[in-house]
Amino acid sequence: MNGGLHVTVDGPPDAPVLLLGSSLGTTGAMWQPQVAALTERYRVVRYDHLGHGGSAVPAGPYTIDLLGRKVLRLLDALGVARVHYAGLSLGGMVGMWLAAHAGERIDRLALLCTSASLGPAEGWRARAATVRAGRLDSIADAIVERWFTPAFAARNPDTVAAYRNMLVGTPAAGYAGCCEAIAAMDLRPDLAAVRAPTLVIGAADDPATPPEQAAAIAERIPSARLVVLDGAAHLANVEQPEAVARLLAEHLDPEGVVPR
Ligand SMILES: O=C(O)CCC(=O)CC(=O)O
Repeated sequence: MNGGLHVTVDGPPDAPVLLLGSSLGTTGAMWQPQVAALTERYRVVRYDHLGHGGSAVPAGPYTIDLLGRKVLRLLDALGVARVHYAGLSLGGMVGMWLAAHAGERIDRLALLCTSASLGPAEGWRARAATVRAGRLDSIADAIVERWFTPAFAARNPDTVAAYRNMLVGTPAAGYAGCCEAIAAMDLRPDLAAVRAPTLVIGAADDPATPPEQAAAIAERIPSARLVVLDGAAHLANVEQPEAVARLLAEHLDPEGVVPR
C-alpha cells in the first residue's frame, strides 16, 4: 500500500494529478459524481483517510497533522512531486494542513464544506466514545441527515442508503480516531501561510459546516475565492454534482475547456 493509504486512480497516466480527499465516514467513492468530468483533464487519485475504507486502521486518537503526513508519504510512494488537491470536510481540513505545511507539494487547492476549527471538542470526543463502544449505527441516521437536504433525500433514497452504508462500514477505530483529530484541530493560524490559489465552496443548507465557516476560511487565505452553492447540504458534491465539477474544472485550469 501507499504509506498505509488506499487509493483509486483514474484518468490519463500523463495528465496532471488531482488528489481528492473525502469526508469523515466516507471513502474515495464519495467523489464518484465528479470522476467522469475530472478525468477528462486530470489523473484523479482518490485516497481513503487513515482508518477509512481500504486504508490502515491504527488505534487512535489521530491528529490532522498525522493525516496530512500520511498524504505526503502517499505522494512520495506514488512518485508525485506536486498535485492539485480538492477535499470535502475532513478532506478539506487535511488540504488546509497540506497547503500550509507542505505548500511546495500543492499547486491549486479547493476546499469544500469544511472548517478550520469545528468545535465543540467535547461533542467530537463524545461521538468518538459512542463509536468506539460499537454504536456508529445508532447515530448514523442523524449524521446522514446533515449530509443531504430533505428534498434531495426524499427524491434519492437509494443514494442516501448507499452513503449511509459507506458510513456504517467505516472501522470504529478509524472513525473515532478522526473525530478526535477534528476535536483537537485549529487550523486558523495556518491559513495565512497558504500560497496556493484556493477555491472555497460552502453550501447554503449545510448544518455540519455552515457557509459562515467557508467564509471564515476564505477571509484568512490570501488568494481565496468563495462560492456558496444553493440547494445542497454537507455532501454538496453529491447533491450538486455538475456545479461542483464545473467549479473545480474552472478553478484548476482557468484557461482551459470546462467539461460539460
Ligand atoms: O464530514 C466531515 O468530514 C466532518 C464533519 C462531519 O462529520 C459532519 C457530520 O457531523 O456529519
